[in-house]
Amino acid sequence: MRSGLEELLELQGHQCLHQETIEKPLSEWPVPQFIELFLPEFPIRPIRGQQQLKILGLVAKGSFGTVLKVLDCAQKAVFAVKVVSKVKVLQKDTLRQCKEEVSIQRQINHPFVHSLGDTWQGRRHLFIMCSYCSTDLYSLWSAVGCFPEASVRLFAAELVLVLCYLHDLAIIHRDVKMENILLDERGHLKLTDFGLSRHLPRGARAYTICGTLQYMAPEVLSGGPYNHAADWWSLGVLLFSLATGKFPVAAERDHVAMLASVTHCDSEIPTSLKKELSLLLQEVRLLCQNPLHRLRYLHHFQVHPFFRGVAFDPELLQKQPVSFVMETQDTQPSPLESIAFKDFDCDLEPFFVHSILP
Ligand SMILES: Nc1ncnc2c1ncn2[C@@H]1O[C@H](COP(=O)(O)OP(=O)(O)OP(=O)(O)O)[C@@H](O)[C@H]1O
Repeated sequence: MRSGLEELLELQGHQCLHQETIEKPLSEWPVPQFIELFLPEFPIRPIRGQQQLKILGLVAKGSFGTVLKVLDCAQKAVFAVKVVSKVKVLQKDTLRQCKEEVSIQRQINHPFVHSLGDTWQGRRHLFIMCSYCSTDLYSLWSAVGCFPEASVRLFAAELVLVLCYLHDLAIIHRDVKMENILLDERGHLKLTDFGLSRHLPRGARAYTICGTLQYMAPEVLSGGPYNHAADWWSLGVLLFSLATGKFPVAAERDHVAMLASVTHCDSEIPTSLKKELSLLLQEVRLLCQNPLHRLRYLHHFQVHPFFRGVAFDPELLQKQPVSFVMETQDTQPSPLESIAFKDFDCDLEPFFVHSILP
């Protein structure tokens, strides 16, 4: 019997953009392997349903796929759609991870987590659609450098709530970083990209070396065992960078070199930082080599001097203005000409040679 990957490669080779192929219904019986493999997380959808989407531009190319800004003509609303090649998923052996990403995101409902809208599959691609956010924390940080302390505090409190929520659901994120934190129209954060997340019950351990080098905890870099405390290290790196304008440890070429740097280099906290914030970051708090000594429960943060006066309540936090974020937000619709989709499942590369959105 042919594998789903063989079926897909054949489809790619012979039937590229033939109209006939595109219009053939996907719901034929028996369902081909290259479709069945991705069910039920990625249901099949009539082509007509996809035609109401128009591409407004390319947002980013990540390691797993291409993120597009699209206009849903029926809803008259703008969304982001992540388009992932099925061949790449099977070649990289990430099918389980890909399905887990969707099932985890479906389980989550939190004001500071980017919620999943719709998912579906075409013959060659998987599609993950969600609301569009015009900026992310990394772009903002690159533009402004250090953040004001009040903003670091607010973002920290929002992220503490998100991580406690995820860990209570036995989910470890494993890729907390600025690029994966989108900002909504009012400047509050939305954690996204659950591509490396997994269910990890309390007390269980993980061993896979994954994440983004500069944010990876020493126990992750060394191949485990590690647990949810690894996410708190990543938060420490993120807050350090927001507050000081630089990473605590410079990036290295691979995880072995990164581990050596993280273990031997004491990241100096600039004296310009207020004492309470230094206390939160330094050795015995978030950026602490021993995961057992890291802050990791909500009550640890509630009583920490840096958070004095902060209500750890999503609704109250959302009411706080984040004016400096608002000033940099792109509120205007993209001036790029939209590209109407005859078929959303085609090869997207040629459309986007020069069109990454600013
Ligand atoms: N809903 C959205 N609105 C706007 N931008 C988004 C949205 N979702 C993702 N992006 C942008 O696209 C980038 C890549 O998305 P995502 O992280 O989901 O893909 P990935 O392939 O897993 O990427 P990576 O390899 O960087 O982890 C994000 O860093 C973010 O800048």
